[in-house]
Amino acid sequence: MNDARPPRQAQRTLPAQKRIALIAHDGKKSEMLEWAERWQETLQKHRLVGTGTTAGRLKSQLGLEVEGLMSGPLGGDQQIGARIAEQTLDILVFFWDPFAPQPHDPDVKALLRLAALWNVPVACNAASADFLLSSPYLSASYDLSIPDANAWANARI
Ligand SMILES: O=C(CO)COP(=O)(O)O
Repeated sequence: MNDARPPRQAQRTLPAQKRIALIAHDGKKSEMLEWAERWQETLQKHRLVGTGTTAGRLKSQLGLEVEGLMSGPLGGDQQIGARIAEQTLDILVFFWDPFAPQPHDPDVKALLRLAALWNVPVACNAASADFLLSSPYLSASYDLSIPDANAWANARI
């Protein structure tokens, strides 16, 4: 079995104003809207991005400013994952549906893998999202460890 891991860790600092991704599967969209309405004042202080339909609902129903990417099944999860790998996303709030199989399940899995790999804070439901948004780290800069991408590449060249 190939158990290659990044040989070293590097540091990354999340800014005080966070870049937050908001995603919900169809069966969880109403839960996401209820949750976002409760946290609207807090969310407005940060930069929001979402997959197409989730972002559209948050904009039209709550008036939140959210950058809309592709809809999930059309590649939106992958776009969010790319931002994680490029270190331009700080928090992931993803209400994925534990009851409904998704046609783009490999994309969902890939996104969750990248979030775990890059040490990005993730909430998968309303309670965990409450804890994330009430954290003192939300509005302060925060240092975290990430894989050292240069050391990884150099060890393999
Ligand atoms: O499918 C999704 C995430 O996997 C969400 O996509 P939408 O926000 O476009 O519904």
